[in-house]
Amino acid sequence: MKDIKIAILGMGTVGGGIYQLIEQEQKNIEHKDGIRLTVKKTLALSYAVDVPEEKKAKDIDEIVNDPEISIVAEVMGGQHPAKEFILKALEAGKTVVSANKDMISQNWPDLEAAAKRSGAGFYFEAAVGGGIPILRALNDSMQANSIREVYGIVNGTTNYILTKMDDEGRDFSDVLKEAQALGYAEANPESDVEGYDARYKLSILASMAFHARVPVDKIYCEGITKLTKADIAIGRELGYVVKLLAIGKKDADGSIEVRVHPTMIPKEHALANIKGSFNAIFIDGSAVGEMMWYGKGAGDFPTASALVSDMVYAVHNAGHPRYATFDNRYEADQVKFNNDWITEYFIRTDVQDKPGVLAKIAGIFGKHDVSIESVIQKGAKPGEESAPLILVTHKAHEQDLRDAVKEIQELEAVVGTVNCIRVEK
Ligand SMILES: NC(=O)C1=CN([C@@H]2O[C@H](COP(=O)(O)OP(=O)(O)OC[C@H]3O[C@@H](n4cnc5c(N)ncnc54)[C@H](OP(=O)(O)O)[C@@H]3O)[C@@H](O)[C@H]2O)C=CC1
Ligand SMILES: N[C@@H](CC=O)C(=O)O
Repeated sequence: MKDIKIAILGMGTVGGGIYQLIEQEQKNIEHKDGIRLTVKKTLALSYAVDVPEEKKAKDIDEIVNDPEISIVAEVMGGQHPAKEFILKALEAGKTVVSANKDMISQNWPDLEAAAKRSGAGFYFEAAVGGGIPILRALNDSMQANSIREVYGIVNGTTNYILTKMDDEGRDFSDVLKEAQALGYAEANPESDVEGYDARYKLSILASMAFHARVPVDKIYCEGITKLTKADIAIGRELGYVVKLLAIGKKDADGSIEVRVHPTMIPKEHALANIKGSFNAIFIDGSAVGEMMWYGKGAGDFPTASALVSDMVYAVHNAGHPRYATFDNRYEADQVKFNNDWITEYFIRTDVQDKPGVLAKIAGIFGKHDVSIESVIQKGAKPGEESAPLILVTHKAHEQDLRDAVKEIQELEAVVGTVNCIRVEK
């Protein structure tokens, strides 16, 4: 039996989950893996679960200087002091497991280098897709594939909100509060609803999938805060469901396309039926074809499941796998990014209900090479001068669409904001 002492930094939703899960599964892990995991120390500002006083460390040094502790789980979140604490632990030769996609996506090369120097392990399965073992699948099971696409729903909070808005017609802010109470949301939920959390995750996922560093700031990012119940309802009428998707593609010329935005997908699409806090990720590999990974993307036990699994994996793999992604040849400045992707678009705005308006709008789209597939124009309600106009385009270039929308927005006859949702089939 290997006796492994661990420390947990941060004892909120996920830290509390790890603590309880280890208690609950300890005997099982001993039996299956021959490993006894024991939480020796915790470090936190506040505690979501009861922890005996002797297990509460006074500072990070008490943990990194304890020779008995060989694994440190960082689940505090945020950049600082999480980064410094992880570096200290790695430099002291302790394996680190973390769920902190925000910090990892922006400091990965430094952390990886520190782990390499000391020979410690650095694992972060929980940082993408919560309990779904997606990073392990990419690294350990798809070596024989060139990955062409990786895309899906990677944020549980926004998927929970969109599901409730769609199925129950509920308001955004009510459902967000519920997602916070359920422990799905980030400490600052702006990260969820503005798409930043999905962007951090896509940075990690796409870097691994395409063997190239995909920095966070290369990823186009749009959250769900501008979506209205009307967009969702009209989408439904047209046969679409709205999801916040993270999309990474490697184009034939080797350039990488990475984006996070609300997306309309046909209601028959497998991702359309992913509900609540569940995540689902498609990977398209050259040999295996398309695979979908589905499971709980947020919450205490699902996330703790990935972190505890990383601990067990680290103990079984003392050599610790290293990622080649950050060799010089894979630096960001050598990677070509494609910012002019091609999709279809759903466009909704309010326009003055008078002759010639639609022709003018169609003319602008035509000028920018955006052709229109269908139009729904509803007449103005009695007493109102404007009416909703909904358009769906054929496939168009992103830059052309943006130029057209900018010009349309300036028309006097357009009285509402021109809302634009990308459509993927
Ligand atoms: N919740 C989820 O479903 C998932 C979360 N994650 C990631 O896991 C991490 C933790 O998330 P979660 O548990 O939800 O967050 P919580 O806010 O619930 O917990 C964070 C904990 O860390 C403590 N903490 C913060 N700063 C410090 C510090 N300087 N020193 C000591 N303790 C500190 C907090 O104390 P206090 O509350 O007093 O500030 C709190 O106990 C984040 O990186 C998150 O992105 C990843 C996947 C899923
Ligand atoms: N806030 C995140 C938590 C897991 O990563 C989410 O909602 O997905």
